[in-house]
Amino acid sequence: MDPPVHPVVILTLASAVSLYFYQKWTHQQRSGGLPYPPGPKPDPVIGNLRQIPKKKQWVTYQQWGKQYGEVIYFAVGGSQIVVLNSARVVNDLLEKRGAIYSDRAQSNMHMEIAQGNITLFPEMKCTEEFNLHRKVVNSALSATASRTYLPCQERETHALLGRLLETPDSYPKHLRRATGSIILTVTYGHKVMTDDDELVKLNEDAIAHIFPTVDPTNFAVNFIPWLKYLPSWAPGAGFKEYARIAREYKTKWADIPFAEVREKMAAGSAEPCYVTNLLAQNGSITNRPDEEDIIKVTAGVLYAAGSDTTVMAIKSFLLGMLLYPDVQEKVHQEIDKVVGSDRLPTWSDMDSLPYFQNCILESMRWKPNAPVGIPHALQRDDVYEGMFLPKDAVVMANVWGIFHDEKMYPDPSRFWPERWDGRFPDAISPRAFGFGYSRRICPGRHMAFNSLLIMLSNIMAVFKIEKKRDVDGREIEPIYDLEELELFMPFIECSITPRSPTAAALVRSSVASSSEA
Ligand code: HEM
Repeated sequence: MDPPVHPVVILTLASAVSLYFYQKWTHQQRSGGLPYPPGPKPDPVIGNLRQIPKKKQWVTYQQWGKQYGEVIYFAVGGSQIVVLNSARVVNDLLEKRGAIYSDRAQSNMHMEIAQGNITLFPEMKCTEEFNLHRKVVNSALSATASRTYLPCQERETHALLGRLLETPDSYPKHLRRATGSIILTVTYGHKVMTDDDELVKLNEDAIAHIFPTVDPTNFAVNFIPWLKYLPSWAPGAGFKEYARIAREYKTKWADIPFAEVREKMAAGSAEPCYVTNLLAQNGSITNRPDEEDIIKVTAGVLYAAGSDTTVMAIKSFLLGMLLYPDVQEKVHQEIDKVVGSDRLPTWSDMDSLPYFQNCILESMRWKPNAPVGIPHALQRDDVYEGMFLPKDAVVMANVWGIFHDEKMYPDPSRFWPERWDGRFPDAISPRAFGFGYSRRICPGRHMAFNSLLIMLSNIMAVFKIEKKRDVDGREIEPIYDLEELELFMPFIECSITPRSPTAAALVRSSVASSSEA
């Protein structure tokens, strides 16, 4: 005789079936009969869980876009997800209706990480508190304020050139040190003096750990909410330990560098920076008793957000140069014509380097470092072109998919800077599109773009980027994946060598003068 079915099994099945019909009923009730946007057919109870790939989701979303349309909808567990697959709908919703499309989703994983912890403004909903933190940060990162950081960006770039000359194979480490030093100097007056600077290392580890939590389709607890009630030792509760480590990193981001500035201020040795400038205003920026805490956590946000993003963008550009030597040759020729060979490029040269600037735009399009941006959330129910979009839905712009849409960007996989010379006037520029939207637009975009201009023009002025060769002199094909997140790509082998003995001498003399500054 078959063993009797245990009552718990019957109850679990019954509640799953009731939940399914309840969700289906509320789903229809809420939309008032309007259709939700089209999307892949969900399974009962688990929704579209099975269809969401573990990796490179943006590529699947692009395929779904071709199948279902510019706005697609799917649901996983309690999360309703809307993906926008064209520049037109991103502009209509995330920009023009930014007043209601600028929240951040609070996934179960975020709630787990948030427990008893500070909240950084990129993860806040659009509250008064968020507005205040953004206001403080925006004042330090406006286009005008960002130009005051140019001397620091130039100095760090000269030091970077010296390191690339000495140990070119360690280029990722050198890039992280240079961008880390820029943001740490601007924010905390902390100059990075060694390769194993603790603050640079801390940020690198923290980003690698926290970045995956941004995507709402990662972590089972986002789809199966009851997992959060499991004790941390239980099988399936590994996300709790992950969240605990993320909590620690967030606290360290805010506390450790801030304590260092406070110590230096007490000793009279602090350099002028974001933190000292704001502290000097004695609570008059926000008129709140906790202004110091706001300065501390917003500084932590800059430190967290301002370095690796720029490194990823630089690496995309260098990969373009490596794979397209004809493009690189044109960049070299343009810099030689404008700058000559007896000095390095400076800020005042930038407007005279249109081809080089188009290469930066092209690298941001070709290999964007935030393929689905940072997901937004919808603050109230909305209707768009006859489709119902529910409050609290996570709304993602498929930046990668849009930048690889052959209708707007013919031959999208090709690194082709000429596409920005005016021949495709309707092509949306990554400068306008790759930094996010409306109230959430990246506050560091001016500073980031300035870093790209200064660092890359200097690198290109003195170095050539080529494929490595094996012992028999044959070129070694680099291993890369244009669709993969830069963060998860393997090290790209390449040879970075001075373009001439004069270029090497120029680097040495600029390093000497930058270390005296
Ligand atoms: C090339 C480099 C960079 C790229 C491509 C980039 C891109 C982005 C994107 C796509 C977003 C999401 C915007 C949205 O949700 O709509 C963002 C947000 C943000 N970025 Fe950047 N970023 C870069 C560099 C920087 C730098 C240098 C800083 C700081 C100095 C910075 C600070 C931030 C902050 C604080 C946010 C969160 C904004 C919010 O939630 O309100 N970023 N960035």
